[in-house]
Amino acid sequence: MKVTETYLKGCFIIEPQIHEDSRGYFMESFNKQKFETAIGREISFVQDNEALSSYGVIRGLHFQKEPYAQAKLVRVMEGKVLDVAVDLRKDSATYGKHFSIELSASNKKQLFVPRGFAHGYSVLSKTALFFYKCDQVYHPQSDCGIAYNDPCLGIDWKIGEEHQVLSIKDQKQQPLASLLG
Ligand SMILES: Cc1cn([C@H]2C[C@H](O)[C@@H](COP(=O)(O)OP(=O)(O)O[C@H]3O[C@@H](C)C(=O)[C@@H](O)[C@H]3O)O2)c(=O)[nH]c1=O
Repeated sequence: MKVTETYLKGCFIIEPQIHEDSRGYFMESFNKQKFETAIGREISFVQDNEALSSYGVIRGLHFQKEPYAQAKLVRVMEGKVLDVAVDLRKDSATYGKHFSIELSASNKKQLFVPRGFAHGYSVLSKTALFFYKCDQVYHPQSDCGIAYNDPCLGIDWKIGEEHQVLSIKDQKQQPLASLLG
């Protein structure tokens, strides 16, 4: 397993070790002990989620408010997405900055998005099966978001406007500036 911290402190790229042989491959998709050693702290995931989406779907940007904030370990089991993490930690030097990375069934990369971040992804393949672990349960009353197309964030989702598909909720998310107001 190769673990690389992004320029957003606490946000890591994880590349599992793939064991290939004549049968196919094997990998540890999550190993608590190795993972905690790599990120330098303990983590307890309590919920797994799976979502299927078609090309052009943009989900996000989402987070849960305290005390239900969630860290997420995300990956793609079929297809390809552009995954995006936005730093919303008010005391962070990178507040409002984002990191994006292609995650796919073929590159098998994972992204660890810590608490204090908003998260989203766009689907770059015909369909994508997205899977993630969360260290806090879903709490709908704490569900919150920011607009995927807020010009202050400047995120290139790599999907032309005519192909973008969003939930009604995500079409109406607030801009980042409203969070501070
Ligand atoms: C997130 C979530 C949703 N739901 C329900 C609520 C709703 O009826 C339906 C779809 O919910 P949403 O539209 O919020 O699903 P979605 O847009 O896929 O939300 C997800 O987006 C990505 C980017 C994230 O980072 C996740 O944390 C989560 O917010 O599923 C649950 O029951 N449990 C959950 O954990």
